[in-house]
This record gives sequence, C-alpha cells and structure tokens, in this order.
Amino acid sequence: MKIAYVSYEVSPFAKAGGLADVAGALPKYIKNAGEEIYVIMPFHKNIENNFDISKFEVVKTDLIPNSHTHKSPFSVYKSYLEGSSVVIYFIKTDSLYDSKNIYDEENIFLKTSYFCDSALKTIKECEPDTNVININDWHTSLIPVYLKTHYLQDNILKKIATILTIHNIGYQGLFNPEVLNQAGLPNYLFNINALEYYGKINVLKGGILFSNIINTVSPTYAKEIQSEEYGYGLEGILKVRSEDLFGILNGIDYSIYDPLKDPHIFHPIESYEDKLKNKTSLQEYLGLTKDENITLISFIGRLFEQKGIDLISKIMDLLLLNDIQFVLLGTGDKKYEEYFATLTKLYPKKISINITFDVDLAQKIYAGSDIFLMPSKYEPCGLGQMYSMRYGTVPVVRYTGGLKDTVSEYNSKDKKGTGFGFHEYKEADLLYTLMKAIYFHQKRKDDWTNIFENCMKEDFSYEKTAKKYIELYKIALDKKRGH
Ligand SMILES: Nc1ncnc2c1ncn2[C@@H]1O[C@H](COP(=O)(O)OP(=O)(O)O[C@H]2O[C@H](CO)[C@@H](O)[C@H](O)[C@H]2O)[C@@H](O)[C@H]1O
Repeated sequence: MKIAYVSYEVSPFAKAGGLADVAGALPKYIKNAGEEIYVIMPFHKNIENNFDISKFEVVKTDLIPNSHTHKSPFSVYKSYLEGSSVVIYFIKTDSLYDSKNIYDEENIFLKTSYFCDSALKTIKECEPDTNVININDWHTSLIPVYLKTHYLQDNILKKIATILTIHNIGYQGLFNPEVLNQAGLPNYLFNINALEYYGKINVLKGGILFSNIINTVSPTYAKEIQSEEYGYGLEGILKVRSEDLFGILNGIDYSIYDPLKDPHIFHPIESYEDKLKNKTSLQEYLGLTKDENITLISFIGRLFEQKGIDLISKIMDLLLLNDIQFVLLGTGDKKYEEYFATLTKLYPKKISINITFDVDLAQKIYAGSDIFLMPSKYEPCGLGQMYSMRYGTVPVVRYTGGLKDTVSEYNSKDKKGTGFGFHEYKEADLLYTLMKAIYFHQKRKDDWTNIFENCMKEDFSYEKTAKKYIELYKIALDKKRGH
C-alpha cells in the first residue's frame, strides 16, 4: 500500500501547533511498520530561512494545477522527514506561501485550495501508484472534493481512497460561496448535501462528506464531536457518518522526545534528582527564585479559550497566594497576551511569561516543571500532557477528549495514576484540583515521587498508533472498492 500524507504544516519545517508534530512523526512509524508513505506540504517561506534548501532536490518544475483558476506554475522540491528516509514533497510557487504566520487569513482560501489541487497534480506526476491519501483538517479538505468532481474519470486519481483526520473541529474554513469559482469547483457544491453551511461554504464539511473514512485523534473526541457541545455545528453530519468515524490516539515521537538524549533540556532525566536539576536550572534560566520546594506550574500552548486560558486567568490571583511559580509559553489572543504581560509586573519573581513561539524553551519547560496545566475546554488529543509525562512532569487537566484518554487520577491508596483532573468547565474546579496537586507536591513527597515514576513509565510511543492507521487505510481502500 502506498499512502500520501498531506498536511499544511509539518515539523520541523513549519510548525504552528500539534498537527505539525503528528505530520512529522506518524509517517515515519507507518514506514517502519512496512508500508510505503510520503508527505506533501506547501513550501512556506520560513523553510527557506531555516533550512539549507540547496540540499533539497527539485523534482518537477512548471507544473500547473488542472482545475484551479490560479494558474501560476509550481515546482516540487523533495527532502526527507527528520532522521528518516520518508520523502517529503514541497509545493513551491511564487509569493503564495510567504506569510510569516502560515495561517495568516489573507488569501487563505486561495492558498489552501491551490495547495489541494497542486497536491493532486504532484501525486499524479511523482507517485502515480498511490492508493490512499490521508488529509488533515480543513486546509486539505478540498482534496476529496476535487477527486469526487473533477477527477472522477482520471485513470490515476479515481482509484485513490481518502481519509480525513480531524485534529480540531473548531476550525472549519468558512467562506463566501463565490470561492468555489476561484477553486475551479462546480457551483452545485453550494448545496446543503455538499459544502453549503448557513449560506457559506464550509470546507471541513466537504472533507467529512467526501472522504471515504474519517478519524479524529482520540477515541473520546470521536464520540464527543457527535454532540452539540463539541461538534461546533457539524455534529449532525458526523452522526450521519458515524459508521465511518474512528478515533485513534496520537503518539509522541520517542526518538525526539527522549529524556535521556534531548539536546534542549538541561540534564538527562533518569531519576527524580535529575528532574530537580532541570527544575532549578529552569528557574535560574527564567530569572525565578531558585528553590526546589516551590511548586513550579507551567502552561505551553496557544492562548485561546480552547486551551482553558480564560479559566487560568480567572484563578491566577488566588493561585499566586500559594508557594508556587507559574511559567507560561504561548501566543494567541491579544487579550490574554496583554493580561499575562501585566501580571509579570505584579509578581516578577513568581511568574515568567513568554509570549513567543520557542521550541527549545518548550522542551526546557516540559522537563523542568513539577506540574503541567491543561484545563482545556475541548482537546482532540493534546500532546503537551504526553510530553510532560515523558519528562516526569505531572499533568493537571480537565478530563475531556484525549486528556481523558491519557491522564489517570492519582490514588494514594494503590499508588496508581499519573495526574489530577476535573470534569466541569469551572474555575472553582480547576483551582480545587490545582490545590490538591500542590498539596501532594509540597506535603506528600513519597506520593509525588510515585506519580513521577508512573508518568515516566507511561507508553505513548507511535508504534501502536501507526498500526491503527494502517488498519484504517485498509478499511478506506475496501470502502473505495465497494466491499
Ligand atoms: N509558544 C509555543 N512555543 C513552542 N511550542 C509551542 C508553543 N505553543 C504550542 N507549542 C507546541 O505546539 C504543540 C501543541 O500541541 P497540542 O496537541 O497540545 O495542541 P494543538 O491545539 O496545537 O493541536 C491540535 O492537534 C493536535 C494533534 O492532533 C491535537 O493533539 C490537539 O488536541 C489539537 O488541538 C506542542 O508540541 C507544543 O509544545
């Protein structure tokens, strides 16, 4: 079986969030499990700034997408995923993918739709024996739409099965109906049984209706998105497709996130003592009071309500009455960026607010914190809690989506469990749970080292995940062939 894995972001080439981590890792493990797989992404401008592109091979030039009305030619560059032999193709065209923020809203429909049609052209030209295309989120959701309109009679493309992976249903790609013309797609798609959604075009809806199989990134989230609370308006069509909807938990790349070899962290972590060395080095690095006994709580992520940032901001003053330190790394909603920046001025030795995107600092924080906070409103899978556990940092989460599937409540009687959590999306519940975790950290040292050890023993490696994706690709192919 040969699979094309198509993503708008792939780590380390371009990363805005968790999708990049998955796209940069999962294909390697699928290949290790014996399948043929390659990746396609846009050639975002920042790739040129951060990588030596003279080492990339130019495999095609002057290609023009077949259906799209934007007829600028594109070239296909080829390289490999980090530390592997998995091929990655970059679609490079003049000036289209040159914004600093890859999801910059200006021309985003043009950029994503052009990418979808060009990806299909790339498959035809470079990998015509492809069997399955795994698309990801709304940015690549027009691929099955093109396949089921323009390419129904195409000898190569008509045989390919599609699977849509939903990493976040909160982002759907809503546009005015005129965009269909720009993409070169037929107007009849503006129809309630296709892409129409309350007078707009909903690109993710197209992905859901036109793909052979759909999956999301944890079993719990696969159930949740069929409800009004979590479906963001798409619960109805997801229920219609529930027989074809699966949930596969993401993994983390153990070859990169390795507490013994990670070059970003201060000290390799094997024991709790090593962990404390990382903690005091982090305190020093961030200009916080250096003290092993203070509970160091951290948050890394996009500063949006999905991540529970509103709950965190509501409890901050009460939380800071305790003997704790708070470290934040993230960018997002200006309202929260400003709120946290102001807080730094009030508690300079107790908090460190880093409004930036910094992969190196993220690793140091995962390794150096006592508690990692993830009180998400919804969380398709969540990678932060898994990275934390890998480095012996105890997660405090809201039990939703993938957080529910990966964190278990610590119980001091049987010494089992990896963290602490709450269910209702309420600031009082978050504060209570954090107080419990702080109590365990400061007063119950034996329990705390048990939790540390339980976290370090968890297995979130990608092998299991890759096997499940391969099963899903087979189901998609069977469906496509009408079995
Ligand atoms: N300022 C910053 N500096 C450095 N690194 C930063 C950073 N802000 C975030 N990151 C990194 O970005 C990644 C975020 O991944 P998550 O899975 O936690 O969330 P995200 O919502 O982006 O992903 C979506 O897709 C993933 C993948 O499927 C799902 O796990 C998740 O639930 C879903 O919302 C982590 O690797 C984190 O370290």
